[in-house]
Amino acid sequence: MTDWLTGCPAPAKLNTFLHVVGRREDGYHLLQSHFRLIDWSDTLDFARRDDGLIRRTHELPGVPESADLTLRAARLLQERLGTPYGVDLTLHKVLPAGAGLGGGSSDAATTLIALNRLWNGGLSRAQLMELGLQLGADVPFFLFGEDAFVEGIGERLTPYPGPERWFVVLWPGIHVPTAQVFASPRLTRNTPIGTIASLAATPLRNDLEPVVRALFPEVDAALEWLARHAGMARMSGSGSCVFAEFAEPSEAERIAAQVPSGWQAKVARTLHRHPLHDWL
Ligand SMILES: C[C@](O)(CO)[C@H](O)COP(=O)(O)OP(=O)(O)OC[C@H]1O[C@@H](n2ccc(N)nc2=O)[C@H](O)[C@@H]1O
Ligand SMILES: Nc1ncnc2c1ncn2[C@@H]1O[C@H](COP(=O)(O)OP(=O)(O)OP(=O)(O)O)[C@@H](O)[C@H]1O
Repeated sequence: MTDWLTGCPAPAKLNTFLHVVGRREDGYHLLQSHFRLIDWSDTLDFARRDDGLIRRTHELPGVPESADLTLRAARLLQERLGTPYGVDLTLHKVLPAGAGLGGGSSDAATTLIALNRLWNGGLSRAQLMELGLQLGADVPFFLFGEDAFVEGIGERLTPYPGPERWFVVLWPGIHVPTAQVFASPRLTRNTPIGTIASLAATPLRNDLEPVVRALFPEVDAALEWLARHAGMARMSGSGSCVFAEFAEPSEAERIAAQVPSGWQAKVARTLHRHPLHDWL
């Protein structure tokens, strides 16, 4: 049994569309969405400890240890397994947080996958997905590990592979609090439920976009800039990142090179599978 794992990737996702189709009793919203994995990632290192302690060696601005999704994921798995092992973990943060890319959820998913291996946990993909849902609505998707049609609050997943694409992902430099967006009285929550086939024939839309545009002028400006230069633009998740989609990398690079200074642009490509897919 190996006692450390380094350079474990935690890739971001984009929502090519996102419909809000209802609300549960507990306030969580029912969604229909196409989630795609992209090759823009955080990375994590893990070193097993024999004394049961779970420690981080990184700092995350604004995120205390008690809220850090990597530590929360490690504690949850430790408890579930009843293992005597602990871990020193290090997150190399690259993805902007609160940006609709699911970075924190992906960090949590990678922690569960890596520690299940490092601690010889033996949990299946389905068991980890159930555990991951306790940490966040996006975590099960990253454990699923491939493009998916996502329903419920994020726990009902059907494989939905999309074509190879390149995206210009534009981060307007702000963090959007997901809960505030879902709590908005402006949010429409009654988009008709579709099937994969019917939705494939429907124009792509993110129902959270009008709410975020109204609350955050930076997101509105980024969408407007990208629509003008790329011919299309949509927001991912609850923002703040917006993106345009291309069939060719050269076109994406051309648009990314024109992005005004002050905004960060990244050209990212679709991933066929999560890089750690075969660890489960
Ligand atoms: C909108 C998406 O980004 C789409 O990918 C996700 O569904 C959000 O997932 P997430 O960031 O992992 O969200 P969580 O950490 O589980 O929830 C943050 C807050 O957003 C709201 N929330 C989230 C997901 C959802 N389906 N309905 C909600 O109403 C809840 O108020 C919740 O307290
Ligand atoms: N390891 C982590 N990385 C990033 N954020 C974390 C982490 N742990 C806790 N958080 C908290 O979670 C919040 C949401 O982070 P995350 O990057 O998942 O948001 P997001 O990209 O907007 O997700 P979504 O696509 O689900 O809306 C952050 O604002 C931060 O306070």
